[in-house]
Amino acid sequence: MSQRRIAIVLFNLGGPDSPEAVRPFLTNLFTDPAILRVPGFIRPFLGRYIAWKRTKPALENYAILGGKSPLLELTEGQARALEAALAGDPGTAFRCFVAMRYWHPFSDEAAREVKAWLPDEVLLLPLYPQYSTTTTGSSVTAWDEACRAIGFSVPTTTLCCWHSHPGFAAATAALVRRSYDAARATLPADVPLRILFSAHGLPESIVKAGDPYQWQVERSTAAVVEALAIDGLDHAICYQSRVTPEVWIGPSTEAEIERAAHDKVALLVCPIAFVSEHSETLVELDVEYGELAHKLGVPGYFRVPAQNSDPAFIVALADIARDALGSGRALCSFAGPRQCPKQHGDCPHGAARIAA
Ligand SMILES: C=CC1=C(C)c2cc3[nH]c(cc4nc(cc5[nH]c(cc1n2)c(C)c5CCC(=O)O)C(CCC(=O)O)=C4C)c(C)c3C=C
Ligand SMILES: [Fe+2]
Ligand SMILES: [Fe+2]
Repeated sequence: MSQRRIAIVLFNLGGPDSPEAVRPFLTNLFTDPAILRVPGFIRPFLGRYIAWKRTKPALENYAILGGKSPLLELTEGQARALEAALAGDPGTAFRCFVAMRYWHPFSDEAAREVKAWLPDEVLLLPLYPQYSTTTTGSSVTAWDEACRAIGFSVPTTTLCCWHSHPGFAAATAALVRRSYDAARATLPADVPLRILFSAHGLPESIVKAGDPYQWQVERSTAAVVEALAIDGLDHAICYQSRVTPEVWIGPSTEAEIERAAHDKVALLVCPIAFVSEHSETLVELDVEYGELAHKLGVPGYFRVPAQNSDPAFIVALADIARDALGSGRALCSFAGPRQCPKQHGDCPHGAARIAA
């Protein structure tokens, strides 16, 4: 019996693999029209200028990590673990590929590899639980262009988001629970503990233009809090990593750290929009915000690790992949025009899952 060959393409942002790569990586990021929303003729100049300005602080951050981002290695680990979780179906052969948006392997490299594997079908699976035009939307555009350039076309399902998937919520809640219990065990009984769900921020103008990301971050948090089932849990959502001078969505993670100092509560920070460790968890959350919390006298500062290849998370990702493939294109996956139905305002995937 011949097997159906399904290629799963994991999208992530990518990160520099050496200090020399930092500036071109940042240039790729800031000249992306999904990120820098200015008229086309200004973008190459302004994007290069912002990348140049950002290079020094970014180099300092990556120096703490040995001069490079760990994101590719961790994403490759997730790809291999997901393949193992999906193996064993006699009728289907799955193979996972990685396509990064701003550094190698780019979509065109991944598309060539996928084409050479001769799949019958492709599933585009973003490693972003929440949809944003700046992340998943941009990756889908780059993938489409790469496939067009090499004349590659097979039936493709594009999953837009899985912000409230019960497996994702349960796996994340289990990680939170472990860190929560460990933090509680080291804190004096009279020191309260608050969980901060910290997500990457976005310029407010992008959300006002209809990006569903903030709404989906709120849904993810609600799903994890529900799965945690801790009575009277003190928690808040906040946004980190602001890198441009415009107004970004808030409250910022820094503002929440100041509030915790004022309220004399310890903090457990849980990344809610990243499923891998990288500079924004290992440097920004652990080092920069850890130092801020210490300086302001927050009585305890702890962090939930990102999912990486956590077994329960990989099982959830395998379920998400099967659900998306099994539903044709009905489950919050794109059909035809590369846009989630209803502008994600009430994304059917998250809504159906929450109601279930
Ligand atoms: C306007 C700028 C940016 C927007 C909007 C943005 C959205 C966004 N990004 C992620 C996830 C990641 N971002 C990462 C790095 C990174 N992001 C920006 C800027 C914007 N991101 C910059 C300048 C950088 C480089 C690092 C730095 O200079 O501080 C990464 C990877 C980092 C690594 O270490 O590999 C991820 C992952 C999300 C989820 C998101 C919006 C929803
Ligand atoms: Fe980012
Ligand atoms: Fe959606």
